[in-house]
Amino acid sequence: MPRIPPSVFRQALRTDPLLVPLLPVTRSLSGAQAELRWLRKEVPKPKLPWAIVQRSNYRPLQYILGDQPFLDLSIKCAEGTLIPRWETEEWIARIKPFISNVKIIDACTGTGCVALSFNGTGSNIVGIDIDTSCLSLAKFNQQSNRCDDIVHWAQCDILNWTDDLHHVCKGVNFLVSNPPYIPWEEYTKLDRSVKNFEPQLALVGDLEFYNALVHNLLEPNLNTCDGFVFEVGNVNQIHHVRDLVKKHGWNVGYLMDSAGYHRCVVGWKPDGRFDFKKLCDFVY
Ligand SMILES: C[S@@+](CC[C@H](N)C(=O)[O-])C[C@H]1O[C@@H](n2cnc3c(N)ncnc32)[C@H](O)[C@@H]1O
Repeated sequence: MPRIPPSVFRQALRTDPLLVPLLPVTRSLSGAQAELRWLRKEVPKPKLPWAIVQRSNYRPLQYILGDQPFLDLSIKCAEGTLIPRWETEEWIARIKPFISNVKIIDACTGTGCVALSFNGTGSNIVGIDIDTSCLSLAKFNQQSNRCDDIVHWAQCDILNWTDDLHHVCKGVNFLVSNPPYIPWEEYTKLDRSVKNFEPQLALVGDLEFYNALVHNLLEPNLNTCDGFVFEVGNVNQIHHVRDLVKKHGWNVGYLMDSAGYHRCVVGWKPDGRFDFKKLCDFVY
């Protein structure tokens, strides 16, 4: 990582001394100015020095401020649960207009941001996570955002097929998931603000999660499920899912994100209720 030139530190010091401890984290003066503005706006004045020390130790801003805007929701964030990302927000905004009055399963729900984004579609939504602290936060977010659609939460390990998982997913029409998808070798290279503060359980994973989504959630419900969208971290994960569902004759495509990365694998049943062809950036 290139060093920050001393002239930038001097400029920060002249502009506002509180920018200096933020510079090594944000790596640019404009980034430090933006973060200081947010901290001044959101953190009560007596707590500002504490907040700046926390941030200078690479604690993510969302854990300091306590929440993160996500579409029209305000999502409470707490350590132990992944902070919702703009990439996820982006694909949900694209997919939401296609969804109405269905049973949705959001596997690996975390803060509940994905599940709760489908509020207002008249759907019956179930968010699943292995971690009960995530489910408590998701329930809080449901109440604080006054989400009125039917939303339930269930603790299940999607990697293991159990009667509970079977019962929860029965009758699903649309399956969504942002599973842990960062392979271990890549995880070790992540920024320290992610690695030191966000839960490894939410981040590290690979093809085993896509196998579980297809074998444990989709395949037992092929008679009711008409579509899925799974967030991915690389094109290999897209190809893997494509190959798994090919034998069922499903259509498969993918979405890119606005930073130019492969972001979601999308599947839909021919003659089912969803036609995601128009949604996809590429269809196989
Ligand atoms: C990448 S985070 C996604 C959180 C949220 N959906 C979002 O988009 O911000 C993955 C989530 O999967 C959960 N998880 C990890 N292993 C799991 C498993 N075996 N079964 C169910 N959930 C799991 C983690 O607790 C974490 O909340």
